Amino acid sequence: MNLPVQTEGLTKRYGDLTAVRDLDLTVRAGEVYGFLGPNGAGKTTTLRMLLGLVRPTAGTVRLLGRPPGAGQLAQVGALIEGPAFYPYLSGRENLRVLARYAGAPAGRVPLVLDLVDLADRAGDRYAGYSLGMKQRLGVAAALLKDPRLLILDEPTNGLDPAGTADMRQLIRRLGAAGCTVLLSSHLLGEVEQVCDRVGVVSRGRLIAEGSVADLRGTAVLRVLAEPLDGAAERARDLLGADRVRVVDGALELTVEPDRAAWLNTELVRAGVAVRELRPHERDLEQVFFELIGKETADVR
Ligand SMILES: Nc1ncnc2c1ncn2[C@@H]1O[C@H](COP(=O)(O)OP(=O)(O)OP(=O)(O)O)[C@@H](O)[C@H]1O
Repeated sequence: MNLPVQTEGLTKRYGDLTAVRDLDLTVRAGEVYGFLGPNGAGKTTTLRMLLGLVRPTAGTVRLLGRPPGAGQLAQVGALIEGPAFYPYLSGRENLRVLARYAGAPAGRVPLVLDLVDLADRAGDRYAGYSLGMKQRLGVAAALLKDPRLLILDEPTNGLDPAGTADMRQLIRRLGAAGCTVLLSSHLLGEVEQVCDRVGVVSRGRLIAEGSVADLRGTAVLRVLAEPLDGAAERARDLLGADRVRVVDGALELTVEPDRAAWLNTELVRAGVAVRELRPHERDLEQVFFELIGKETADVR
């Protein structure tokens, strides 16, 4: 099977600065992949190399199984930096112009307008669109060629909360429809909510990769119970001492959440009153900070 994106040892140097270092990136068919990192981490440079807009200093790129030549790029839709549209043409007219340039059938225009939820406003001038609508029209333009891979560079950058929510919804819809999406972001919440897998990049290096759950690490169950000592003792018997911690008057148990019912029954059997038992997820933001180090404190 041809992977939509596969890079090996991808590197870009600008003089003394290494913007991207020895990057091995893999995006699988049908997934929404979040390329997450703070400002300046090398995300845009990487996406530009994928699209053949920047020449790598070293390493290789394969798009849909081949080096990024014209044939491959025809199957890739991209939104990198602000899209360029004619302000006095409507959204629909702009897309018609672009479809002609791209050799896409005019019949795609209403389809993509529908996909990005702009059908109602398609006749309005582009100049009057909100920033969120402009970004969604940019995604519509990237979808004109019915691409096998969609690359979006910080698609919610600068959007207000409503615009951000619309864009997230759109990306989720595209993912659910089986579109492969590679999305860069410096926002944890964004990748957490829309991505199947995440690659964390810091100072040009891929420092972690996996599902959001993988990155968070093992699940923890937080239990409020009385007496706490008795509960802790029974939990140690059941799970082993290294999986049981007492934190702020509660038990924190390193155990998969689907064993919660079993654990509850066992604690009650041992004469413990269980008041609350719920999964306690590690805060991804904390994980992210641990990964990238404190010096990149501009990440939110
Ligand atoms: N054409 C260039 N010439 C010199 N340095 C560059 C060039 N393009 C990018 N850089 C530098 O490479 C590093 C990575 O930049 P890049 O834009 O890829 O990061 P990013 O993760 O996309 O961040 P941002 O979200 O701020 O765009 C930065 O230090 C940037 O200043």
